[in-house]
Amino acid sequence: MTILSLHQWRRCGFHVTGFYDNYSPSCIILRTTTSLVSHICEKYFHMNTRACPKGPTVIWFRKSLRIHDNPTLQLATQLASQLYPLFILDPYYINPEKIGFQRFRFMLECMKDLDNSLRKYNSSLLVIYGEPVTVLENCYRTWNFSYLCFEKDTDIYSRNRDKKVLERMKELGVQCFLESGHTLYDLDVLVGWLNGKSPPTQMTSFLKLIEQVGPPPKPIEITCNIPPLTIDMIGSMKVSNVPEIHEIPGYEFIAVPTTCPFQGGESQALERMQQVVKREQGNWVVTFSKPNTSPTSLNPPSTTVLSPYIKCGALSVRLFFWELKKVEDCFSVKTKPPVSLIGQLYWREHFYLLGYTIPHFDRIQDNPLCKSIPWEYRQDWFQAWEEGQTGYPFIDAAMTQLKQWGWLHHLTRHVVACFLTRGDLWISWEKGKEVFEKYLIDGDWSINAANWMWLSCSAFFTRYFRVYSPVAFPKKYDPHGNFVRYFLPVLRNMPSKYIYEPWKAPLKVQKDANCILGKDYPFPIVNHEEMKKRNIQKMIQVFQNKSL
Ligand SMILES: Cc1cc2nc3c(=O)[nH]c(=O)nc-3n(C[C@H](O)[C@H](O)[C@H](O)COP(=O)(O)OP(=O)(O)OC[C@H]3O[C@@H](n4cnc5c(N)ncnc54)[C@H](O)[C@@H]3O)c2cc1C
Repeated sequence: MTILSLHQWRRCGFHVTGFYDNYSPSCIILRTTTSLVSHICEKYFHMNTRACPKGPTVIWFRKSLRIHDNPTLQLATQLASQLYPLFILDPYYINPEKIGFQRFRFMLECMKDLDNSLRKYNSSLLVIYGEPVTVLENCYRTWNFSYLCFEKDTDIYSRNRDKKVLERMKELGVQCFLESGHTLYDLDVLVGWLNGKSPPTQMTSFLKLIEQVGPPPKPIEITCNIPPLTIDMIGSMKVSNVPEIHEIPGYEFIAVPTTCPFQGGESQALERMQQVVKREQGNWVVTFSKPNTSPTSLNPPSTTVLSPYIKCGALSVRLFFWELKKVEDCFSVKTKPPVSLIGQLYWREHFYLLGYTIPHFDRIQDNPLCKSIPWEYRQDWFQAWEEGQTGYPFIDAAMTQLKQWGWLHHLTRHVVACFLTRGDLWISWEKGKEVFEKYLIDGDWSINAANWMWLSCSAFFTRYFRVYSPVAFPKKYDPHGNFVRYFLPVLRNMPSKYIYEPWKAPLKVQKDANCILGKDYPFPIVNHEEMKKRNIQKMIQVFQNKSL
């Protein structure tokens, strides 16, 4: 029999209401069902793993592309007589129209780094191309594995895929273990704490929830003892090493210059995190306030740029949280959530919880959180936005950065998202979300959808009269337009006075700058001031619940 402490029960998300003795709990009253208790006991404490004899085990890597603080890897090594580290290249994702070059490159770099780490244990990452259920069935036939371990996923596609995998594995008699390592908390634990209520939609209420739950679990300190992998073990299964991007069907001919300064991988992630926590002896962390960061700083960017690493799981979000906490504990004065760095991780957690609990979170239809706004669509405007050809230099430079780097500062994302939707073009946020999903190296299902809903005033944010100006806004941060000059070399010689409004430059100035409007750089596709006024009127009607 295992006796759980009060703290352990609470970490599981239970409301413990009656408790006689903290040290030897003789009676506890739980406001929940017995099936949930056994579910949590199995899933959270792996009580049944203790009774499991060791057996051949597959660890299916998807997001947590790391060795450190990896609960799934730890569990798999405990269960494994032989361990098969597997990555399945799912054709659903392998499509340059869906997942762009930079995003795929970054993920492959993370996989390569993981493979290098596994090789130190005489193991390696086995890569197989194919539909996951079929691949796992084929692996089962060859390897006859007893256990399959993977990390819980939250987006709709992955949850449906995993349901099918679990059903098939059950039929084959394979025991599956799902762990949580991609969010600060196990999202089922947070759901337990909601006690049947809807998740909070405001950050202040989310912070209250977190206060009740207590701090997230600490990172796992034990170093894993990963069993070796031999050629005999792989048998007749067709596996490959981590491929180069040009070896992937569909990506062979994409010639995108890799000017992105961010390289994927756990080693890079840990190094970057260390630079963050040590920056200015911790002062940078404790004075960090998101609204004060600059969207146009490039070298270095004014925020951490850890999002792509956290997204791929090359960096454990729990490790990052506790490293930040260590720094914060050394200072008496520090910024607080939601503007502090820990606050940023709470935004992420909040959006993950919403994505996990709100139906159809990534679309307008049947999404109870999302206002239905009658967006319109103009192919030529949408294309101009996506291709960085709107004639507004800040928008176009930002969209160029998106394609070349796969990363944008948060406020830059605000400006381009506002421009596409309620600010200027009145095009649905769903279209913009798809473009971000394709190009962002940190493209993350729930966070992306939530932020697009926010910026388009479809959820969370209602101050639709606050519209970003593509001219005045960047001027505040970067009066000489260095950001624009960097990403749009065609405007490199434009005088600062016209850098955000080149169409106002006299012809002589355009000639001197080697940039003729309408020839070398487009005229603006819309008049921002007019569109802003028109769209605010539309928004007033939407918010007054009138049809347009
Ligand atoms: C329209 C739009 C779409 C977005 N899409 C994504 C996306 O697909 N993936 C993504 O990770 N972020 C997304 N964001 C949120 C945010 O812009 C990025 O997380 C942030 O800019 C990443 O840079 P950083 O790592 O330097 O952030 P920092 O400011 O250093 O923050 C540290 C970490 O906190 C998290 N974080 C920060 N801001 C947010 C936020 N607003 N929401 C949720 N988590 C946050 C990230 O994991 C980030 O790495 C989007 C924002 C907007 C406006």
